[in-house]
Amino acid sequence: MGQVLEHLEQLARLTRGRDRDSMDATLVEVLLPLLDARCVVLWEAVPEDAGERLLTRARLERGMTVPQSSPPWVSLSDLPRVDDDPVRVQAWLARQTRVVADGAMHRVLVPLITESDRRLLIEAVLERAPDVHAVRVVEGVARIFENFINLLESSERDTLTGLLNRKSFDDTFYKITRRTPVLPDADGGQRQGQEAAQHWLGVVDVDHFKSVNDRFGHLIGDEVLLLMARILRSTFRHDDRLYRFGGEEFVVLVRAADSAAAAGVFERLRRNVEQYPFPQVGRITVSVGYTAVREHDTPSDAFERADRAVYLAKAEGRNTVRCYETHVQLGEPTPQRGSDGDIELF
Ligand SMILES: Nc1nc2c(ncn2[C@@H]2O[C@H](COP(=O)(O)OP(=O)(O)OP(=O)(O)O)[C@@H](O)[C@H]2O)c(=O)[nH]1
Repeated sequence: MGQVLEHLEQLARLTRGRDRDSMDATLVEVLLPLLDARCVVLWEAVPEDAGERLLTRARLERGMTVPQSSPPWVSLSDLPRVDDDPVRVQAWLARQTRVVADGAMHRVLVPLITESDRRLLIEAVLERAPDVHAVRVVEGVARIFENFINLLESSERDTLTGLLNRKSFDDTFYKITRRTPVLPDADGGQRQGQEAAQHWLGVVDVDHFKSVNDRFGHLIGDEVLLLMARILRSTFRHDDRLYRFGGEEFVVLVRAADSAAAAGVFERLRRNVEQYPFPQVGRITVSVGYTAVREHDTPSDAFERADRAVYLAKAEGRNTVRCYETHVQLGEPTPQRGSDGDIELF
């Protein structure tokens, strides 16, 4: 009975989290003592040009006080390859728990695949072979964790495109622009996460989208939005954040070294959209405005600056990319929306 109560208490802890990071951290905190494990890691497989890499979402070793995770802007080439460990690959492929002896250690691997197709893996390293009961406990905890992650993801995603929704923008903006997590280095010390380069916020607005709906109907309009989301995903990196703010307006939060690099990234998006053959509709273009995220910036201030740059791009004839800071440096007139929604320059 005492053990059941303890398990219930741990499960209550697991479901208390309101964001993914705290749920990830609680998962490994719950599993480490439950299994009397030496180490528990929650991995996520992230795609890279040549295969997949393993991102550490949470890792806790016996003796550590708080779980660690990969820095949010970690370079993929610094992460271990998924293929380097066939046991992990097999666990994912078979979608089944694997228990393997590894020298003097034993590993328990439980694969999870979320509704948004994220591939996660819980890996526990134990000094003794786990009994059947222990393995079932990990699997049970894993299923509850998976259900809650799915719930959380569905609340933060746009239902049409699967991109992040507006509601999750504020949270992720602060998390990404302010957080600098630490990972233990090889000799047990801690190194600062990779220094975050400059962040840029871009607003991407489809040109003349109303006429797409008017000419082809809303179903085709929705198809265009879905394809736009696909182009965004393939243009930006795995750790850039992509949102649909509703309608035909998308927002992207990216990291780039400087203004020229940011310009290059947004220009690539503009070109990729322009060159994409949208079925039935043909050519679609976007107007893009972007701004540098400042120290102590708020999500709404950054958004407003990028949005003003979009007005400029629209006023200049659309299918173009404008930077808010460049516009201010040049002392150009400030764009504002007129009462009829059209753009006016003051
Ligand atoms: N199909 C579809 N249309 C949508 C959705 N949300 C908003 N819209 C439509 O998007 C259109 C946006 O039109 P406007 O804001 O006038 O802008 P626009 O025609 O793109 O013109 P510019 O932005 O000035 O180039 C409206 O017709 C909305 O009805 C959606 O989820 N699906």
